[in-house]
Amino acid sequence: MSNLRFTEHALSEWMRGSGQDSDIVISTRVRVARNLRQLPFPLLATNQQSGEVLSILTGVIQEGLCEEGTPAFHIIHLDELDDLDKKVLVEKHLISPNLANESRNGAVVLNDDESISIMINEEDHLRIQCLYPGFQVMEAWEKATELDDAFEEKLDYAFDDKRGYMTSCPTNVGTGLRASVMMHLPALVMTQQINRILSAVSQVGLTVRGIYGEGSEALGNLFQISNQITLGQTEHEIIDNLHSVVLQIIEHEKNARAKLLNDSRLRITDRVMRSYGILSYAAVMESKEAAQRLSDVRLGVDLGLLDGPSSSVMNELNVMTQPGFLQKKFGESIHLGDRDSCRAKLIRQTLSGQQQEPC
Ligand SMILES: Nc1ncnc2c1ncn2[C@@H]1O[C@H](COP(=O)(O)OP(=O)(O)OP(=O)(O)O)[C@@H](O)[C@H]1O
Repeated sequence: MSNLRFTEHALSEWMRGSGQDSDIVISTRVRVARNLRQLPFPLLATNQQSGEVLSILTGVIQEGLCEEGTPAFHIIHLDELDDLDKKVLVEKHLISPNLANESRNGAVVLNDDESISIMINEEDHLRIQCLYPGFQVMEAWEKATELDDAFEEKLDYAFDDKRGYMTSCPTNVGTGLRASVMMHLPALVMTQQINRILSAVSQVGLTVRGIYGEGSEALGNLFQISNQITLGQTEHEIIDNLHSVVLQIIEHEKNARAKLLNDSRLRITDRVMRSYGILSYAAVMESKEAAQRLSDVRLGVDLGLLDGPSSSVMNELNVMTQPGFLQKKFGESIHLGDRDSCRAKLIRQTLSGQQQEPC
């Protein structure tokens, strides 16, 4: 087992549960996709070419991106990591499964607090991601733009006057920008309004994904909402559109929470308390059940029905209860049957503030 510091703890700074509307918007992410003009996209590049991309981009980072205010970056080469560390980085949302499993000469560059994650040789040569707690689309976008500008000063990006930034997948051509929020929407799910809201969202150029991005499930009432379109709109328009739609969804969720409290206070309190009790005492816990019960408890705390764990602890538990992190914590050899009991134990210990012991 390696001792990569970024995989030793489950909680990144940006998961601390602060920031605007952090009871509903867990986190915000902005990423830009860029490519170097003179080299083929990663999928078409030879080993030598993707090696060249890696050395150009890490060279720029090592020289210092800009004179002042450059955060200290840690360059991590994917081929130096074991599979478990890669899995944990995916579970912490710091790299994509694609970079973990399929990249050649792939690397990830992280700053100390893990709010900046730059992927090299993923689907594109360069993917700059900024992750912030709560609802901070503007702030995350400004940071991503600052880094993008600093790279662009030193690199010749593949850019077409008519189409904008050229990317490996046509869905990213243009701005190469994806801005997203991870939203906790339990009241819209319980009041059965979620499908109507999500289908309205998809009609205004946004897309809804699960907790681990494209192709993943929306576990624990967590929905990732991001812009679908990158071409034909300016960055400002994309950010403004996401911002205003998310404000409306926040309002709908708040109204649904107020309605639940008003119409079914006892039922909802019972549900929250039961979930808290089960999480506190269960001996076996599957990941789906953990996600759902953690969602109930998070809602209970937000509604003032329970004086329970902080959202920072809830966010930590969301990562801690993933398979990779469990293996990291309790040893790679724990097999499937033991995993559910280790998960239950880890939740029990965390909720009661006990020291975490071996499984
Ligand atoms: N707001 C967010 N908060 C935390 N993590 C996020 C957020 N948005 C996306 N992620 C994480 O980023 C990773 C990539 O997500 P996704 O596949 O949607 O991104 P993408 O960069 O648009 O990829 P692609 O261009 O390949 O579709 C996933 O692990 C996802 O959970």
